[in-house]
Amino acid sequence: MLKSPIVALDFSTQEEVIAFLQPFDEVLFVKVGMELYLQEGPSIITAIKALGHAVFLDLKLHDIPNTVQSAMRGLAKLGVDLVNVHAAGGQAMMEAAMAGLMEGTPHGQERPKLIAVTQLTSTTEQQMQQEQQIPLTLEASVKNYAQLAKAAGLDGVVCSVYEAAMIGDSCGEDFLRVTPGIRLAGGEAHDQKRVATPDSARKDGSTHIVVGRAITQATQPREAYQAVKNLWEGY
Ligand SMILES: O=C(O)c1cc(=O)[nH]c(=O)n1[C@@H]1O[C@H](COP(=O)(O)O)[C@@H](O)[C@H]1O
Repeated sequence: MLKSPIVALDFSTQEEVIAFLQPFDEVLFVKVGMELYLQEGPSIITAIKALGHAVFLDLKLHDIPNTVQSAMRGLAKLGVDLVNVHAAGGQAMMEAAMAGLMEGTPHGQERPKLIAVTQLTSTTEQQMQQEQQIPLTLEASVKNYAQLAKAAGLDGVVCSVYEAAMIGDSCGEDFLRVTPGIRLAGGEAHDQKRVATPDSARKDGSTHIVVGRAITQATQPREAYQAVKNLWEGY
């Protein structure tokens, strides 16, 4: 899977996406989330793939196993590189998601990688304990979800940079640690709580970073992308 920063295309129309991608002359790894997918539908994936970019379809599925399995069977046909579910759906749901992906992947094509969201990067330990009533440290909760995902046969998890190294130790170095909540030093955190810079992500165990507003809302998005990429790659 491409190692370059995953750019979150949090736009609502295909026109905005095409305008954003237009100045880039390299292959990108982009993320299509619920804002874009729920408004444009599967045709947005076809349009982005036609430009040659790799796609993470981030729909964070979380439902009963049968429903998630059927949904994944359909999504597997889109030819995306990476999809996700919420680990809070449980091990049986994650196993069903993987089964659906295997059933739906067309013969001769590679199965999309499947990862599970642990604790959202917009969540603090205090919120988790008080609102979700989970009587653990945030790190212990993330570790529990990561181990469930591993037991279910998934390829990795979404977590913050702060838990990435611990998950590498506990689930293996080849287990993906995809980390959003990435900001350039001094950048606005917005609604994110567990934020880190691209260079700390590289040093602290992330296998992939997800970057949205620090690039998409920059006055010069292509330059912002290059700055993130250089820090991530250690230049
Ligand atoms: O699954 C995700 O991609 C995700 C999980 C998570 O815990 N936190 C998180 O921010 N994300 C996504 O990553 C992106 C982060 O966007 P920015 O905060 O603008 O960089 C958004 O598209 C979120 O939907």
